[in-house]
Amino acid sequence: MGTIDSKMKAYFDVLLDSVNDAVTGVDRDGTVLYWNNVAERIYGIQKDQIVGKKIGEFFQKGSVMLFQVMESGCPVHQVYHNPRPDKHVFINAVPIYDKDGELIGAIAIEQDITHTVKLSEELYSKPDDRIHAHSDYPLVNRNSSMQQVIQLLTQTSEQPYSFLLTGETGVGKETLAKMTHHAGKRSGPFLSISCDSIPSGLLDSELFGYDGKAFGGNQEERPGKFELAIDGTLYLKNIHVLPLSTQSKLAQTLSEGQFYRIGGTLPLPLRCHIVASSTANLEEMVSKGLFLKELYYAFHSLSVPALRERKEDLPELCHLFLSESAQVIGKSAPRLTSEVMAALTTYHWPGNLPQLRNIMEHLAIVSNGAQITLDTLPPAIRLVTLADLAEGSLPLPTLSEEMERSKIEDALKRTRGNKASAARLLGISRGSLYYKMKQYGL
Ligand SMILES: Nc1ncnc2c1ncn2[C@@H]1O[C@H](COP(=O)(O)OP(=O)(O)OP(=O)(O)O)[C@@H](O)[C@H]1O
Repeated sequence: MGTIDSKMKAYFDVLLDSVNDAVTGVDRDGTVLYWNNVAERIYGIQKDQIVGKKIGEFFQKGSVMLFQVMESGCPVHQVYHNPRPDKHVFINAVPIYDKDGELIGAIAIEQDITHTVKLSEELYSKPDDRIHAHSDYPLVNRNSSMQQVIQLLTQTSEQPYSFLLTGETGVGKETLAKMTHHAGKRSGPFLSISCDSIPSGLLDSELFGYDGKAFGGNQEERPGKFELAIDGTLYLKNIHVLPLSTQSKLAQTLSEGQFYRIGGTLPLPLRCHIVASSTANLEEMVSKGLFLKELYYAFHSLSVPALRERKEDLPELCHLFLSESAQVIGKSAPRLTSEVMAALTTYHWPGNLPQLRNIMEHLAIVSNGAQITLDTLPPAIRLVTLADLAEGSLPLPTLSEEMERSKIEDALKRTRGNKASAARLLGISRGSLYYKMKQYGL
């Protein structure tokens, strides 16, 4: 048994020191059992200084989430804490019970977001002019994957390569296409066509043009987008919705460098740069026969990361969008507090950059001071701080989730949605209420 324990401990120690988050484990008296190397780095306390000692000797009891979860018996998720003036973390903490249901301790996992919050603060003292490098297209690019995409597109911008930019909606695919057009110093126009906004029956003539003579000479001839974008760039948005027959014509155009108007017999040279985009998983569509592999492989594919995968870009994007919005309404841009920046960092941004722009616009409009504080944020983005949780007890630990949810719904109904009154009615802090509402999707 002893050997198994020591083997398990060896595995466990390696695991703890391999993760990117700080991990702290205590027994029910608050004696530190685990303290990994990220925790050493965040708090500047070595393992051999703290393991075996009471955690209260190093931190004030109120600021230790582990005590709070042991007292309430409730786990907490993504609670913001500012343990030192220069440290910003998100904490997940869970109480631990033995097989008989006895509380034996708790574990906390802390994600350090100091870097992102500091970046935002630095931008107030020394504004970053790198984002203006592409003049007309201010491109924030602190994230290394984003930098690689931009570098490749810029380096090849004068070459006739066709690119396919994939990524969620609103990650900046069209902006990158415009940046490439601009960097390539093309003399023709940048034309954009949304493949999903044109009826499929009209797509071919829209793209390839129409040769009226071929139909008895009664119809007008009409150039398509390939001709109209001559010496410029044609951006094909959402290419995955093209019918297979159009995909086949497009694949042929790209491989042969020439195309025919619909009904035409004269080959016309392809004289525009093609950048396509897609929000779909094209490899999967190819494997299901829904997208032609000839077309897929005719492009150089680049994946543009979602905003949640490039949090380093957030502070600059917030500053950019906030100052643009403030300028439009003739205000000076308000400052984001560290807590607000932390909240924006932990949010998952399903709508990517347009959603961020929208929220910055909202903040610019509603702010009536020099600072944006947590309560100005839309509820879905707001965070719960450790101080909020300390203020009131955690909500009703003995209730089941359904009962808790319905009690909260009831309180909100009775107070007509007034959260401060609902929190008072439930006997919990406003922060705890927001936290629970978010948890239950209320
Ligand atoms: N790197 C960036 N820096 C600053 N602003 C950006 C950046 N990338 C995109 N934007 C802005 O974000 C918004 C969305 O960008 P864009 O339209 O290029 O996304 P998209 O991926 O093409 O969206 P969709 O898939 O819906 O077509 C635009 O307002 C654009 O100006």
